Amino acid sequence: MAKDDLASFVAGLPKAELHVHHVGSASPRIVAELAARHEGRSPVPADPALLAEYFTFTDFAHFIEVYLSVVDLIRDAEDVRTLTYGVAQDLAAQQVRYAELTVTPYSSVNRGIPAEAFCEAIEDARIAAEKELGLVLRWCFDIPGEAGLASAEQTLRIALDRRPDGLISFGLGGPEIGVPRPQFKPYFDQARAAGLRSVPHAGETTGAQTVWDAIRELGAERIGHGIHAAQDPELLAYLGEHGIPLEVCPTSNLRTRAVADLAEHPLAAIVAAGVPVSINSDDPPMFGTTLNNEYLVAARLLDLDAAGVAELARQGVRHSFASDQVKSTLLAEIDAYTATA
Ligand SMILES: O=c1[nH]cnc2c1ncn2[C@@H]1O[C@H](CO)[C@@H](O)[C@H]1O
Repeated sequence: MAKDDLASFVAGLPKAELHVHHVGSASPRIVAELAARHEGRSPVPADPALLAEYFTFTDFAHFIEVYLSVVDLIRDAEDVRTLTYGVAQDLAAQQVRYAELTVTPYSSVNRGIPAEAFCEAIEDARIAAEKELGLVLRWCFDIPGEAGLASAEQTLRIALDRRPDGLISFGLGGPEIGVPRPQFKPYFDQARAAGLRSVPHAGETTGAQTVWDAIRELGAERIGHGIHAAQDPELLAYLGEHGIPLEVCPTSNLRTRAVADLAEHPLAAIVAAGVPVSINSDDPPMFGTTLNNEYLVAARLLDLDAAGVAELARQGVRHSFASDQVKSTLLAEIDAYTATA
C-alpha cells in the first residue's frame, strides 16, 4: 500500500485513544482565544500562528513550564466545558470512538474553579460528546507530580468525594526526576480500593527503576510512556508475562526530548520483546501531531502495513478500561472496516 493510501486507511480506521491529556489537547484556536482574554498577563501568544514556536521545547522541564502556562489560561467552568467538548470533536473527527482523557482537577481547583463545577463541566461535555459525536469518553484523574503530596491528597479527595460517572482511573503525571513514585503509594492504594484503575506515568524521562516502582508500589495496570523499560530485559519480560501495556506516544518523546531521534525510539524493541503497547498522542497540538499521525509514525517504526496498523488499533481497544460491550462493538467495527477498506 502506498504511503498516501496508508494515511487514508488510518484516517478512516475506528480507534481508541488511551493516553491523551486534557489541556494538552486544546486546539491552537482555543489556546489562542483563551490567551487573547489574558493578553499582557500571560506568556502564551494570542496568535495561533505563533503557537508552533511557543510549543518548541528545549527539554522536558521546559515542556512542563509551557504546559502549565496554558493550564493557567483556564479560569472558569465554562472554559473547561468549551475545552473538553472541543477535544472530543477533534478526537471524533479522527474516528476515535473511545478515549480515556487524562484530566488534572487539582490544577483547575487550585486556580479557583470549585471541584463540583469542574466535574460538572467535564461531565456535561462527556455526555454531549457521546450523544452528539458517538465518542465514549472516560476520565483518568492524575496527580501533577511536581505539586507534591498535597496535590495527591486533593486529587484523591476530588476523585472519591465527587466521583463523576466518567471517572475510571487514577494517574500520576509531570516530571519524574525528583518525584519518586513510591511516595504516592497511599493515594493509589485508596484510589484502587475504591475501584479506580492505576495508570501512572513512569519511564518517560527516567529509567526502568521508575517503571518497577510504578508496578510494585502503585499497582500500575498500564504504564504511561514506559519507554525506558527497554533498558531492562527483566522488566520487558515482566511486562510481557503480566500483560502490563505501555502507552507509547512517539512524537511526544521526540518533542520533549525524552528520545534524541525517532531512529532511536525503542518502540520496535519493546514490541519485539513481547510487551503489549497502545499508540497514543499525549498532547497532540503541543507536539504538532495527531493520533492518526502517531499511527503512521508507529507504522514506520514497526514496518507495518494496513493489517498491522489495524492490529495496533485492536490492541488499543483491548488494553482500554472500556466495558466489554464497548470493546466488542469497537472491535467489530475495526473488523468491518478492514474487510472493506
Ligand atoms: O508527557 C507528559 N508527561 C507527564 N505529564 C504530562 C505530559 N503531558 C501533559 N502532562 C501534564 O503535565 C501536568 C503537570 O504535571 C499534569 O497536568 C499532566 O497531566
